[in-house]
Amino acid sequence: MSRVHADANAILGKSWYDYDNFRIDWSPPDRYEIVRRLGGGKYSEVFEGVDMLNSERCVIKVLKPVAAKKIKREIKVLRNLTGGPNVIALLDVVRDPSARYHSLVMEYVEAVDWKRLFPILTEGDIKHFTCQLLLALSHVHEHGVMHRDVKPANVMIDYQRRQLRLIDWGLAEFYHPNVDYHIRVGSRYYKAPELLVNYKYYDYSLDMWSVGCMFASMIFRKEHFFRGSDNDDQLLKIMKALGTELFDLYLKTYNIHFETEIDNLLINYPKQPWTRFITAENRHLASQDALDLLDKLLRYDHGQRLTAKECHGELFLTGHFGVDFFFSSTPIFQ
Ligand SMILES: Brc1nc2nc[nH]c2c(Br)c1Br
Repeated sequence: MSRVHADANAILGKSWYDYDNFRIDWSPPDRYEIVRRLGGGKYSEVFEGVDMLNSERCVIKVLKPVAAKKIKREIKVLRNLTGGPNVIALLDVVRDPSARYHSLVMEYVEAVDWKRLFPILTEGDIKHFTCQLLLALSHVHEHGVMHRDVKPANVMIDYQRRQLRLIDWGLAEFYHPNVDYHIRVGSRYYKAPELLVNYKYYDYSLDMWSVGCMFASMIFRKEHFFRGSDNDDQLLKIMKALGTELFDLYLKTYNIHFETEIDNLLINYPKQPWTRFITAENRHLASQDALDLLDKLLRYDHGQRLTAKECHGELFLTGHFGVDFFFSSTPIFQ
């Protein structure tokens, strides 16, 4: 059971988390015009659009029929969380007359591609944007929702405006104690150990592993910190860093039966000190404070990982902040 917010949905009530029984008032699509394609995935195509009523830019996420059964969940989560800090705002839900296509209209973000962003981030940037991501996740977790797909592609960063938005709530789910959840969620490089050993009773801390992977990527200047070629190799990459001893302890703590034919997963690996990943290129970013914080996120045992709130508190209060500390939207200065 989650160490925090285990009863969030019980307190917020059925009208908050019951996404099956709620009616959606679809708007007609005429108000919006598609400008260009931004991207796409298994479940949707994403476009930049314009709202012709106010000439504002927007993003139109057209859901593919295969995603039909989960539309209600994504809309319910977005409706509940819109307005939360650094959560992408849902502006409208539209359906064409034939009711063949359902689309979500969201606020537009002038996002910079992660591939170009992670090599230029300064220490101040890393603190600022990680704080913004943690503000989003502490709000979301407090309100009973796990994102379940935190990764750079779902964190829109407008570097000029120093704004961050957490997007793509298509895999998000409401957390209830002692419920077993699907383990085929998330994106490989950011999958937490509990998903890789088929432990289904996970919670909000799933997202905190992914935050750890992103934080490691930023401070060590490595696009994806654990880069496995498949789910088994993903676990192997993690074991080569965190060691086998703590992995075995993790399995025992939660009575997880993990069988594998992969010989490499049966070898004993020592835990590597985080200083092992420091290079001449990232030395100026991988401070001892940063390594200490990383060590509290990348834990096999999800119950031991910092919560978003705890992590934000530590990051906000550690050491000096870059110049932007005094001008950013940090709470004290809001
Ligand atoms: Br939502 C959303 N999804 C996107 N996919 C690619 N770029 C995107 C932006 Br910008 C937003 Br906002």
